[in-house]
Order: sequence, then C-alpha cells, then structure tokens
Amino acid sequence: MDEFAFINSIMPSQAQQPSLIKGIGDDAAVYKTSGQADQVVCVDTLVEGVHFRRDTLSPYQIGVKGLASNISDLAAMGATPAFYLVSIAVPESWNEKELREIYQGMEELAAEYRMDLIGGDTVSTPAALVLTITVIGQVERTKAKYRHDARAGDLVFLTGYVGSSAAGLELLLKRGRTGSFSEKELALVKAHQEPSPHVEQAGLFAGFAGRVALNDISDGVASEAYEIAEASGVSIVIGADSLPFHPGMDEHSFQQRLDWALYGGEDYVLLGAAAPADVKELKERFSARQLSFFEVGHIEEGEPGVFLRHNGQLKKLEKQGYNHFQKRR
Ligand SMILES: Nc1ncnc2c1ncn2[C@@H]1O[C@H](COP(=O)(O)OP(=O)(O)OP(=O)(O)O)[C@@H](O)[C@H]1O
Ligand SMILES: Cc1ncc(C[n+]2csc(CCOP(=O)(O)O)c2C)c(N)n1
Ligand SMILES: [Mg+2]
Ligand SMILES: [Mg+2]
Ligand SMILES: [Mg+2]
Repeated sequence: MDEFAFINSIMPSQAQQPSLIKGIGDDAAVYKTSGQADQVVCVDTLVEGVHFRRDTLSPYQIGVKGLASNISDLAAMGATPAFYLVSIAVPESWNEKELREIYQGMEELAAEYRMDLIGGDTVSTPAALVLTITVIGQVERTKAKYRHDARAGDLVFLTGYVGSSAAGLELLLKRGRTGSFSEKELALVKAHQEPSPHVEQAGLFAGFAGRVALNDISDGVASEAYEIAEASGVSIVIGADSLPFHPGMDEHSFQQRLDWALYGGEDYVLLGAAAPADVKELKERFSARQLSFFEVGHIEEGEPGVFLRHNGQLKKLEKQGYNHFQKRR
C-alpha cells in the first residue's frame, strides 16, 4: 500500500457544501465565507519514533516543529495563520513538565504570528506520544495558490535551501541532540529541529496578481514536484546545479546533497511555478524584502513527470521521498 494511493482511494467524489473551493488534494482545504477572506484549514500529526525521537528533538522543539510544519501548509496556499487546535495522546513515560515544554514551543511560534490556541483534546495512549495540530488561516478571496496552477513555459522556483533538514537529521541520529556540533553543523541540526515556515513569502505570493502554483517541501523536492506535475498535468525539469544548498553541506559529496534535497524532506520551504515575466517580478519583490528566491527549473508539456538535468543528461526521477506506507503491503 502507498500513502498517496490510499489518500486518492478515500477522496469523496463530490462536495455537499457549495462554499467548498478545494477539499482533499492540496496542502490545505479552502472554503468561502461571507466576508472578504477565504478560510484555509489543515491538520498534520507528529508521532514519536516516526517524526522525532527523544534524542532528536527536545519537548520544546516538538512543539515548535509540530506547529511550524502545519503553518507551512497554510503558507503553501498563500494563507496567513490565525488559529490552532491541539490534540495530544500521551504515554505514561512523558511527564507534565515535558508536556508544558511542548506547549511552550507551540506558544512561542504562535506568538510570532499572533495565532490563538482555540481548542484541542487530551488522551492517554499505550506507546508513543502523538501530537496532532489543526491550523486555520485566511487568504484574500480567490487569492489562494494551488498545486494545479503550473503551465508549460513556467519557471520553477524554491524560496529556501533544500536538504538541510535531512543533513541535520543524519547528524542527530549519529550524535544525539546533546552531542557537540560545529557552527555549520548546528545550522543543519536547527533546520531539522526548528524550521521556520515561509509565512512572509506566502504573503508575497498571495498579494501577487499573477498565476502561481505552490507546494511546501515536507517529503522532498522530487515528491513535491511530482504533486505539482500531477495536479497540473505537466512535466517538470529541475536543474541539479540550480538546487540551493546550505553552506553547511559543502563538505558532503554533490550526490549526497542531491539525495538529501530530492528525497530527504522536512525543509518546509516553498516550491512553485509561474510565468517567466511573473518570476522576474516575484524575484524583485523577494529581493526588496531580503528574502531568498532561487530559480531551479522549468515546466514543459507532456505526461506528468519530474526530470533532473544533471551533467548534460536528463533523467526521469521516481516519485520517491518520504512515504508513510511505502514498506507495507
Ligand atoms: N487520512 C486522510 N483522510 C482525509 N484526507 C487526507 C488524509 N490524509 C491526507 N489527506 C489529504 O490529502 C491531501 C494530501 O495530504 P498530504 O498529507 O500528503 O499533504 P501535506 O500535508 O501537504 O504533506 P505532509 O503531510 O507530508 O506534510 C491533503 O488534502 C490532505 O488533507
Ligand atoms: C527520528 C526520525 N526519523 C526519521 C525522520 C524523517 N521523517 C519522518 S516523517 C518525514 C516526512 C514528513 O512527515 P509528514 O509526511 O508526516 O509530514 C520525514 C522526512 C524524522 N524526522 N525523525
Ligand atoms: Mg504540504
Ligand atoms: Mg499532511
Ligand atoms: Mg508526508
């Protein structure tokens, strides 16, 4: 069984509510309200042993990362975060102080975006800690950005470094979070532990009149590019030499950096596509705010697929990346 095939199999064939704009199939759902804004909602879960271990994230960082990864899905729609709800399933091995630290992590990040905690649920569980967060945001009416909006002729871009989180995870799995790290290594470790969602960048996309396709990087560039390719019915070509890597990865081989970027995931930067003239304009707007914006490829007509241009050759990539059900039957 494959995670993505499973999700497709449970997709309702039609909507009951006329206010629904986008249900299953993007980073978050979007629906109309009677006001000026459309509402944007999504939910994501962190599981002990899958998304973190006690020796990779502190309780505080579990809170930060849990909320950050959810806010990132709102950013991938061009939305501004506003509210969150938290469901936590707690095994006996976690004490009250640790739980408070998880909430402190969420609170501090929430404060940056003026988000309110408005509800949740607390239950016990026999084994691993599970943290499920629902986030609610808004975007100006009809301005949400979707995976299905890429067109042949577009340029493909990234709003930040890729592969850093996987590189940081490898260091953490080797040395544990109390291990010692050089300054460069620490930047990678932090990228894994406390990612910053691209909310300011989302605002620039939402405020841009042109067509923009967007996705955030949770499962790796290859997998997220496939999601845009499939949703838009286009073929994506990515230049291996254009992928932006953190300088902390310099001492690793190019192949290793490429693997982390394409298949590592959890970078929570935005991957998108827009027409060349619009990309030029976006680049200027990002530059004026001192935000990164990297051109990494282009879109062609053809069967949905993702190709990597490397050393003058074009290679079709597998839709690989983090897949929760990959090893199951
Ligand atoms: N069990 C489920 N039931 C209903 N909808 C689901 C379920 N799992 C995922 N979805 C929906 O499927 C779509 C894709 O979900 P997916 O989790 O792959 O996206 P994502 O949250 O952007 O990625 P990630 O979880 O890797 O951060 C979303 O619209 C999501 O709401
Ligand atoms: C201890 C430990 N081992 C492995 C990983 C890597 N990992 C787990 S889930 C995931 C994809 C994103 O999750 P989702 O698709 O649920 O949003 C990745 C890359 C980790 N973070 N910690
Ligand atoms: Mg996403
Ligand atoms: Mg999800
Ligand atoms: Mg995933």
